[in-house]
Amino acid sequence: TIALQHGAHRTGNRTDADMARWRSLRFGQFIHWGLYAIPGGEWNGKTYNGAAEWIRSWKEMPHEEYDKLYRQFNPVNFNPQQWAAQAKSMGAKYMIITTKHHDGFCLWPSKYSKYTIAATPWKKDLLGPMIDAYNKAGIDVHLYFSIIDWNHPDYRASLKNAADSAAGKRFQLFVKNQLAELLQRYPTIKGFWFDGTWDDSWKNDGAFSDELEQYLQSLHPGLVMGSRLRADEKGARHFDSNGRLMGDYEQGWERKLPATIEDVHGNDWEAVMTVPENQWGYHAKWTGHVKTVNEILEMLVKSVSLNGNFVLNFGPKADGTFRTEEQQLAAGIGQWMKVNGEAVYNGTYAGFEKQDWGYYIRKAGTDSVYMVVFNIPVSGSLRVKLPARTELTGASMLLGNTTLTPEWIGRNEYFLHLPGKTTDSPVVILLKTVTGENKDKGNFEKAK
Ligand SMILES: COc1ccc([C@@H]2N[C@@H](C)[C@@H](O)[C@H]2O)cc1
Repeated sequence: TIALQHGAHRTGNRTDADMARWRSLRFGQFIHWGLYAIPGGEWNGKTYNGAAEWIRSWKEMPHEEYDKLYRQFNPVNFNPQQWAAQAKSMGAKYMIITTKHHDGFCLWPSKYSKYTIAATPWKKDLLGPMIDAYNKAGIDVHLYFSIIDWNHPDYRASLKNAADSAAGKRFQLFVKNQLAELLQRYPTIKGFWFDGTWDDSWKNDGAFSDELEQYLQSLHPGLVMGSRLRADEKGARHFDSNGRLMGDYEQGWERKLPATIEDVHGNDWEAVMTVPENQWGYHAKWTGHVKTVNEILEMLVKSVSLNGNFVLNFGPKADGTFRTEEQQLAAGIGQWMKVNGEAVYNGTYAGFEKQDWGYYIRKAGTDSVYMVVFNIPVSGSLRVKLPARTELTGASMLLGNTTLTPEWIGRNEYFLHLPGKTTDSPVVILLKTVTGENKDKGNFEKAK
């Protein structure tokens, strides 16, 4: 291994209570909200085909035009209690809010910048009421913070000369001050979700990112921060130059999921997902495929079955309301979570051989293993293959609490026969298992 000062400082996952809490929540809501919601992906009658929150970088959007948008930001229909109620009914247990995206506009009245909500017709802090409402609804809040800041005069993508280095130093102090300010103003937040850390100016100063992470932990012990913040002193990101994960969880799963348990290398991880192919901020015209409730549920369940968290993104409109598609998704997901959420919360990798019908999820530290079925075979029979010395002692469908009598078909294999083959939402079965001596036959009738 390479001697590193600013690589990973821990091998293996964090085992403290704050991290265990983050791990138990499993399902989060991302919210991208800011000035980009005003144009909503359109300008001068033209449609921007990129991600709406990147419209300032579009050649058809003059920077000075974008930078004046704050003068009209006035979310008169913003109702944080309603936002929190929607997230609660969807079954989200934590929420990540963009405090400042790449454009540099701050949703809170930062004393370190003029480019904040205080300069808008709305004037008032948006983050405080939001955090309070979500916390009151029993939902943890994490703060998204972009290091890249297109508005700040001292931001440099790379440092080419002494003047750049001086600006870079001023900018690093600005970042440190804003993050300390956020922790001081919002002490109940549980973590930071950093973004915009790919430029050389950041990548080439691993020491600063390491010291910053430690500084934030000292201000707020237990803070949860993903792998996207840090670079090591050789510019390696997410994984240091010895291949060890930096930060508290792998934060690279953006609009994609791991395929197998091997892909996560035993690390805590989180996936963040858009409803359309690639829109985080509000875009008036969604094009291409818009994900359905069942698609989102499968991504959530697959993530949990592979020991990860899943975060679904919402992009509120400039007036503070949510578009119909997002409202309907939240309701549909919540309907399923109300009955089946016990299979998601505190869910972990079960250690069973993956089957085609769907995913296994083990309730953390127990012998309770859930089967979440997305693909009912034409036979209507679900194959269950248990690890050695594990026996099946019971099975029941959550819906209607219907008991299933496993048919033993071989050493440690069973079939569960579903009462019917049609369903319009995932079927959840709770397995009771015991791990001990593996008898050469199951407790249930032998194969005919
Ligand atoms: C260079 O490619 C990207 C893609 C997405 C992002 C941002 N990360 C997501 C979580 C959104 O905030 C998106 O704007 C930044 C750079």
